[in-house]
Amino acid sequence: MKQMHTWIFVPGSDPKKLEKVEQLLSDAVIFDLEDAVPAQEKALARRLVKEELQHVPRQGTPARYVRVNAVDTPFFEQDVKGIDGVGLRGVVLPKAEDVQSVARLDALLDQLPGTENGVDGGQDRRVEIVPLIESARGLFHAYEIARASKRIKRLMFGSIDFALDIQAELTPEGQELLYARSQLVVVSRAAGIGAPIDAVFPNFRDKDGLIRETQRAKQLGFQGKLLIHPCQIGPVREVFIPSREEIVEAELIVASYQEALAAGIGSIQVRGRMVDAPVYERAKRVVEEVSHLINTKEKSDERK
Ligand SMILES: CC(C)(COP(=O)(O)OP(=O)(O)OC[C@H]1O[C@@H](n2cnc3c(N)ncnc32)[C@H](O)[C@@H]1OP(=O)(O)O)[C@@H](O)C(=O)NCCC(=O)NCCSC(=O)C[C@@](O)(CC(=O)O)C(=O)O
Ligand SMILES: [Mg+2]
Repeated sequence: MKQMHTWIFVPGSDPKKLEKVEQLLSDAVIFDLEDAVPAQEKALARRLVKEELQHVPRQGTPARYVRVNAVDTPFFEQDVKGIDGVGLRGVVLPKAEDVQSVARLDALLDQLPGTENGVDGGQDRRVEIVPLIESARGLFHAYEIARASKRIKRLMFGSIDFALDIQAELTPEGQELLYARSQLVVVSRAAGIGAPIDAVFPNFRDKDGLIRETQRAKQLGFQGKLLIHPCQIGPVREVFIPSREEIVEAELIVASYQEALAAGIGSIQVRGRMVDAPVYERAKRVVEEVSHLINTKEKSDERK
């Protein structure tokens, strides 16, 4: 499955920000109908977002997701019914706390006429559900949630609501969130879905802080990060894509280990470090990700 590193929220009621979506260099945009939109603007946001979803996005532009309001709000059902469109890749489900809320969304998506086989050319052409885990109850049920629908390919973490719910104090080091973050990574792997997407970093002018938090998320096993401002896309992408040194090292490990395997040897050393099956697997993933990035870039260049 393609790794998606950068996911930027765009408030659904803000035409000026919506206009910029085509130019954003993120892997995904999330049109927000939830917390970035006040109650009196919900209907406007629904209409503007629906317009955005009427066309399949051009190759090389971000995949389109919509964050609807939570299942227990008066907006939920109308939000979901209002977002049919061939440009829709997936729906972010906020305050996901149990299997039933996923089932309700799943059932509504089954009935959406415009999305039954549209879905912007993604590999699995079903509209994806991305549960946003942002409460103690959500974290407690995260494994069942992750397995609640075939539409689920990854989870997301909402740290601000989560901290509010567990009454934690958010700090730059983030130790108060370490358990939740690690739990989401483990649960995702146990459920057989992709790695999760880490929470937003609200202080968008603090580039160094963003990079530090992104590095920690990557080290824990996250595949990407939620963003709120375009200036966060570049630094987060840089952290997640393999560096030149990592690529060179990975290619060397893959080549050396394949040679060793052909000679019937299962454990070797490369530049003084042991390389065995899991080390080889990890290096292979780096090489695969790089070749995927090159292919995607070539395809999008061909279309220009
Ligand atoms: C913070 C600010 C108002 C600043 O805007 P400002 O316009 O003042 O900033 P400027 O620096 O002047 O922008 C320079 C130029 O970029 C344009 N521009 C800026 N942002 C853009 C953007 N996002 N998309 C496209 N374009 C953009 C702008 O239009 C301008 O264009 P131009 O004038 O032409 O130069 C803005 O970024 C913003 O609204 N962000 C998204 C907020 C949002 O969605 N929150 C909800 C998701 S979090 C949450 O819910 C918590 C959570 O739930 C999380 C979880 O769920 O995990 C939890 O619990 O933790
Ligand atoms: Mg939230």
